[in-house]
Amino acid sequence: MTRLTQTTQWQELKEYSNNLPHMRELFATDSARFDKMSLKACGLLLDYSKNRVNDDVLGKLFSLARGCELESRIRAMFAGDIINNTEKRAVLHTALRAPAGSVVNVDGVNVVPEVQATLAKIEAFVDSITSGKWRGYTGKAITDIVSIGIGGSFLGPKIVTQALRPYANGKLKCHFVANVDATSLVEKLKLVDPETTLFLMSSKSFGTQETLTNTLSARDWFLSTGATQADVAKHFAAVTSNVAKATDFGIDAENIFPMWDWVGGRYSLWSAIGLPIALMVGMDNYRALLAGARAMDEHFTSAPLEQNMPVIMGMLSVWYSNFFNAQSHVVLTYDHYLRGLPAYFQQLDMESNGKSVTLGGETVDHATGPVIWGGEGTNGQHAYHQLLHQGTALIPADFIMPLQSHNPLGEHHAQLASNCFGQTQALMQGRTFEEALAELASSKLSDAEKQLIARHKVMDGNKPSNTLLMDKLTPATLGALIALYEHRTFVQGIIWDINSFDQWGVELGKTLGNDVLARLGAAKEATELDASSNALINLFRQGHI
Ligand SMILES: O=P(O)(O)OC[C@H]1O[C@](O)(CO)[C@@H](O)[C@@H]1O
Repeated sequence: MTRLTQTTQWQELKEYSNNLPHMRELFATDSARFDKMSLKACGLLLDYSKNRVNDDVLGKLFSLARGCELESRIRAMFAGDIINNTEKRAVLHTALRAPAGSVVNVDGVNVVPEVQATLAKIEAFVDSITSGKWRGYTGKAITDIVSIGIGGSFLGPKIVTQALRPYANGKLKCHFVANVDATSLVEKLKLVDPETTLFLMSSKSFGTQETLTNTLSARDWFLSTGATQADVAKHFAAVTSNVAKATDFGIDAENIFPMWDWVGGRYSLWSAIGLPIALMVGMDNYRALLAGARAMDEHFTSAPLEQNMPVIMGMLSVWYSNFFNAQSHVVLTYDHYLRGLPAYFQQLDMESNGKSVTLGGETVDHATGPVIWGGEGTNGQHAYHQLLHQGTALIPADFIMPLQSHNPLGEHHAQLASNCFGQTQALMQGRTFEEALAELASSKLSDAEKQLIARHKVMDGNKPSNTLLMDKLTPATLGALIALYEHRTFVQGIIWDINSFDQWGVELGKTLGNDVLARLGAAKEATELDASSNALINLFRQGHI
């Protein structure tokens, strides 16, 4: 089989990447550029006109996608084929939001009924907690949830409850504990009353050190406040695919919510891992979130590649990673409720596409997943936008903004939007030396100083960005947005022929960490490792540098 970088499409794209006009010119010569390069789907509008593309380049990118059999690979994922080849698993986070009555078979068994049964269990649990029917060991209703989990068992629930704060029912407070640093747990325990707190332990494997340690310490704390082991069942629940381990841990079987090995951790907020979301915003809004994601699934599986939002975004990212050596990609959310979303997309994309061998085990000869980072606008403009505008690295940017605020107040939202749109315009058009010099014409600087300052004010522009708009941030538009990025990540993995759904790279650190843990507590000093590791271990043992 021809290697990706040897294909005709790849070679032609390489040619184009060196010969494209500046975006300023592309806009100047085509007044319909926005109309041609914008797309609406599932309550979102994607403006991809501020990219280094023309019709030919887009055509070549779609041709490359077809050459990689993208359409059939999409169908294979949704059909439950074993596409996670190293763990021999299907990849079916999409089944979690499939309509009741759908058929999605895993090993010949339709999994949708079990998914729906779990949703019903979640609904009953949410109702019991939020109605006050569920009572703690002293007969009081639950007021606080402490959600313990890490990675995909933490980021999804945390980010989505934050984003959907306007939809919170106000009946509960939710606290998230992830890091094994005791501070993460201790600071939260200061905020809660053991008599009215439910601890929700979320771990697909039920084997993650941080989550187990935090849950054990939370249980110790709970028992230290006067409760007994018999009271644990009223204050601890678990979400896991390892029900036996959870039962052994002492979680009442009735309070264990299943998840399945065909749901990757970073794709799991649509499963019972999303319980904190349902508890905070109610089942109707949680179902609306799922429905938004389902709408994006239907778009992804039905729209032609040329009109397919995840495909367009995924192929543009391939374009910059592989033909412009873009090493990172920035996500800028111009909405305070969405301030956590870049971190969520960071895990989603980097843990999926941070790979360097193909499905067949060959070392890739091209770049794969970029570094994903970002933050909320307009804060980033006062932190890292200088580098975006005048640095030496090309960093494609996604700007995400609702057109309507949940908190309309005077000029605020108009100013937010003006910053968002102004930034994409500045990145695209830049500022020429002549423009910079003209701006200095009336200054009192000498001609030599004007020339020098003008040089420092030049911005090359031609910096690509996508702008994603929605009318309002709602459970449905948020669900569609997250599913959009899930499928954008999938598209890139297909082009690069990598496995986006395993994460062997996180295993070694865990294994070595367990060995170091044993040495930290050993009777004698560490001497058998490398000089640095020995020294670091022994410094910890002595407790001072
Ligand atoms: O849900 P678990 O099994 O505790 O895993 C937590 C996280 O650790 C990872 O396995 C590795 O980071 C993630 O994929 C996962 O979301």
